[in-house]
Amino acid sequence: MEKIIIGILTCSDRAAANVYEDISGKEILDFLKDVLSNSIEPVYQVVPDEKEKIMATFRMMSDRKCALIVTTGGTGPAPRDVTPEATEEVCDKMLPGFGELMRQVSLQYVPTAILSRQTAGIYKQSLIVNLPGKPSAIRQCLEAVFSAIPYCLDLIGGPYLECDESKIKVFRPKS
Ligand SMILES: Nc1ncnc2c1ncn2[C@@H]1O[C@H](COP(=O)(O)OP(=O)(O)OP(=O)(O)O)[C@@H](O)[C@H]1O
Ligand SMILES: Nc1nc2c(c(=O)[nH]1)N[C@H]1C(S)=C(S)[C@@H](COP(=O)(O)O)O[C@H]1N2
Repeated sequence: MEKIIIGILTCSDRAAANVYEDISGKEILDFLKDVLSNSIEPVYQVVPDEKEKIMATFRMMSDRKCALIVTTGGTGPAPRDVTPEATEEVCDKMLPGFGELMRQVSLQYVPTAILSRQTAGIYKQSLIVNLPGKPSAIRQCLEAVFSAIPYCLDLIGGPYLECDESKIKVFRPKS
């Protein structure tokens, strides 16, 4: 089974300044280890909410051959929340369905889910997916969209992902 290199990017002023421990980044890795059968090589970074730093990290993670890059934080309406802008600025194509579905599912948990502008897109051979900053949002959002991620990576020439079927039912329309 192919190894997959995955970027985990926490965009948070306070996590970057060590005001709080980055629980959300850890949640992302825990989720991926839990559902994926492939071995994972994480490329992990914490940056403050600054568009240029976020974009530079996307470029670094793409150069490091991350097939998937998952961000957390900076998706809301506050002045310093710029993760979706950084994502849109680097991406070659956007995949708005990811944000639509994650918001819809998140609304079952919190009415403020509509405040997240989280999105997804393709940058070179990487799929970038934004998640909100709240640690509890990580599993809720990833569970909602993960069944479509392996086929998306197939379509962009990425590694072949396999999941624990009892946790995520991967859907590949052509298989
Ligand atoms: N990476 C994280 N690890 C742990 N807790 C987090 C993280 N990100 C956010 N939180 C929690 O979720 C709450 C709401 O997130 P909020 O959107 O205010 O933070 P943020 O924008 O990610 O961080 P900051 O305001 O420092 O840039 C925070 O007050 C914090 O308790
Ligand atoms: N699943 C889920 N989605 C959620 C939340 C949450 O707690 N759970 N918080 C919402 C809130 S309060 C905000 S402000 C936005 C943006 O959060 P961010 O700026 O930390 O990315 O995500 C929203 N989406």
